Amino acid sequence: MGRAVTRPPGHPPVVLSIAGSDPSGGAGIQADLKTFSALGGYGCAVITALTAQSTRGVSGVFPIPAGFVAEQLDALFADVGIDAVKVGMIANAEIARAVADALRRYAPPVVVLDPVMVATSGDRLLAPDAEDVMRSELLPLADLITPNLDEAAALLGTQRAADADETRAQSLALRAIGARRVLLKGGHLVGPEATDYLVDSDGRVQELTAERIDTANTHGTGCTLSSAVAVLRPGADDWFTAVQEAKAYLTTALRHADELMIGGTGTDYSPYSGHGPVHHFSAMWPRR
Ligand SMILES: Nc1ncnc2c1ncn2[C@@H]1O[C@H](COP(=O)(O)OP(=O)(O)OP(=O)(O)O)[C@@H](O)[C@H]1O
Ligand SMILES: Cc1ncc(CO)c(N)n1
Repeated sequence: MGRAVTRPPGHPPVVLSIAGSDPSGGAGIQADLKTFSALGGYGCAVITALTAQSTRGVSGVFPIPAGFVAEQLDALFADVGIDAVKVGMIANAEIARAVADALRRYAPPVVVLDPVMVATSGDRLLAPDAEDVMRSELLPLADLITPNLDEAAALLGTQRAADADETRAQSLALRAIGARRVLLKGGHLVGPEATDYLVDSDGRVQELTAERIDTANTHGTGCTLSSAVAVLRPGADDWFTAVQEAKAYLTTALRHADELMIGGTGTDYSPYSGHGPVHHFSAMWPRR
């Protein structure tokens, strides 16, 4: 897309998250900024929606008026040189159009689109009529899209892939509808490994496999992975290397997720009943 900003050697990449807020800190803008910091980036954030959510689920969504999302983007791009953008929850069609307009106008060098539709808890985060705008306007502007199995099926208007062969086929089908590169996440498939499929701009499919961590605390895995790719891509040789490193970071954060004990009401710690967050902690990186 656009041209990169020239900065002094070793300067942190400046990365923007355009996404929704998760007050529990596990997903959304909060997860994105933690990921940027843990991986050595400088994070900026344009908020598209507030959510009321916890580890148990989403109880409310309050979209920011699209004109004000545009105003945030204009203010930022007029002043700050952005090396990479990650787009997460965009809530509705008007916001999707405002984000697409800004990406066309400011043409940042790297755009990673996580086409967030439904939270881990099963709650909807995107108005159904916005799926069309996501497909027709945002998808072609992204250098990489990172759908999970349900989001891929929704974008393709088909059934969710049930096995590795179908997942691979759908990753290629997403390129056929206009995505430049695709990272189709197989996290919801069963098996001893968590395998994702990266389709590069030449149509080559590469598998990325990690040990499946036995934990219920998977809130924000998708946000973390897409943010990690965005912050790592400017300093990486190629997309595969950035995605591989991002997945290694996520797997480490998942491995340490059960150490976080954020549950509690009153004065007592209590385990959360929902899906807890993954553990971002820069000092543990690159500890495995
Ligand atoms: N238990 C696990 N162990 C290791 N890796 C996992 C596990 N669950 C998911 N992953 C990995 O996490 C990343 C996100 O995948 P997933 O399919 O969960 O995305 P998502 O549904 O978009 O996430 P979110 O829960 O944030 O909505 C992928 O790289 C996937 O392989
Ligand atoms: C704000 C927000 N964005 C994304 C997700 C997806 O996990 C979530 N739960 N909340």
